[in-house]
Amino acid sequence: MTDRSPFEDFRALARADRPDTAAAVAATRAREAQLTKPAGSLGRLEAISEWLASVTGRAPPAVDRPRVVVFAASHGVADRGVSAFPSSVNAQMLANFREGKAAINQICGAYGIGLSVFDLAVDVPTGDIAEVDAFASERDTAATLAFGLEAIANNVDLLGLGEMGIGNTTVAAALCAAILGGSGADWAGPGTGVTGSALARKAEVIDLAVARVAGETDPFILLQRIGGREIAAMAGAILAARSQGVPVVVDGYVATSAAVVVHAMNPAAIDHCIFAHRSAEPAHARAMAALGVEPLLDLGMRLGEGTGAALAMGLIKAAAACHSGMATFAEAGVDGPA
Ligand SMILES: Cc1cc2ncn([C@H]3O[C@H](COP(=O)(O)O)[C@@H](O)[C@H]3O)c2cc1C
Ligand SMILES: O=C(O)c1cccnc1
Repeated sequence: MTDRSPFEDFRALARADRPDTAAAVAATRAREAQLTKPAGSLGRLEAISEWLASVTGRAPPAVDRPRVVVFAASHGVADRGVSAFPSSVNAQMLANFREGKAAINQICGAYGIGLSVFDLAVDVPTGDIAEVDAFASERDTAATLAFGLEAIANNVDLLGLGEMGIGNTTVAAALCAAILGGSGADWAGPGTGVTGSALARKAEVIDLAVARVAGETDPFILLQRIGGREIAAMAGAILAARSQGVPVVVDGYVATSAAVVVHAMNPAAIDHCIFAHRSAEPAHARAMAALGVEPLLDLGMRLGEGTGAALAMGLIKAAAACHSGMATFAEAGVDGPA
């Protein structure tokens, strides 16, 4: 037996080069220039088409099987009053998702996007990160990363990542602070509606968690010690999607914290991700600035569940439809620029 780390496979995924898709990108760019519209007039939609081609290697790009995956988990730290809601909401929201009655069900329904919801043992909270490690071992953490690989089953060709987990804006903040620097106050926000002295306490709880891991720089160890199951699963999904050429749409602050973990392994390992929206959770903008990414939408949303991702996926579907469905000037007999 060797003492090979259970994280090794995930480290290898994060380090691997993506296939060369330059030909698909060039073909997309050439086609875009011939479509019946003034050059550049579809703005960022044109960049989205090119991004799809660069991730999938397909030209013209198509979005036929988009899916939002929601990972649900419970957090020991939620018992510290860091959320406006109790952890019992997690199992209750799982039932609500199953009944098709949550916000994410409606948005996916409106846009024809598939939805999978995974219960990552919501009855068993992870350790309270202010005091103990979230996961008992590297092996447990790796198992949850591996569970995230399931997200790209069903031949998904556009993957939206969402989550449900009372207390998880605290966990996301702890990961951002430990990896990107700054204090609990820099990364704490209202989440479900925490304000005033409760928000100050939330910042202190984040500081306690970060102090416990002072000096630790390995992103996967940080995930084990101050992370959570839904964030680990989203990190695993990001890595799996990259290795299979599946474009990923990252939702809000909590989903972005999973991207922060992967980015810390290798900045290029999130080059297949697009950021759906700027969440109203204040630190989300800070996290995206650190990643050097610009979100597609800014609708003042702060729900999670993949709702921002689903909205952006509607837009991405439309971008691909324009690119592949529009006639060229020659096909339509439309005069080009004078
Ligand atoms: C009914 C309800 C539905 C939700 N759907 C997503 N969240 C969001 O709120 C939680 C994070 O905020 P905090 O860290 O303040 O607990 C996560 O479950 C997130 O997905 C919800 C929260 C509630 C209460
Ligand atoms: O942006 C998010 O991911 C978010 C914000 C508030 C509550 N839950 C999630």
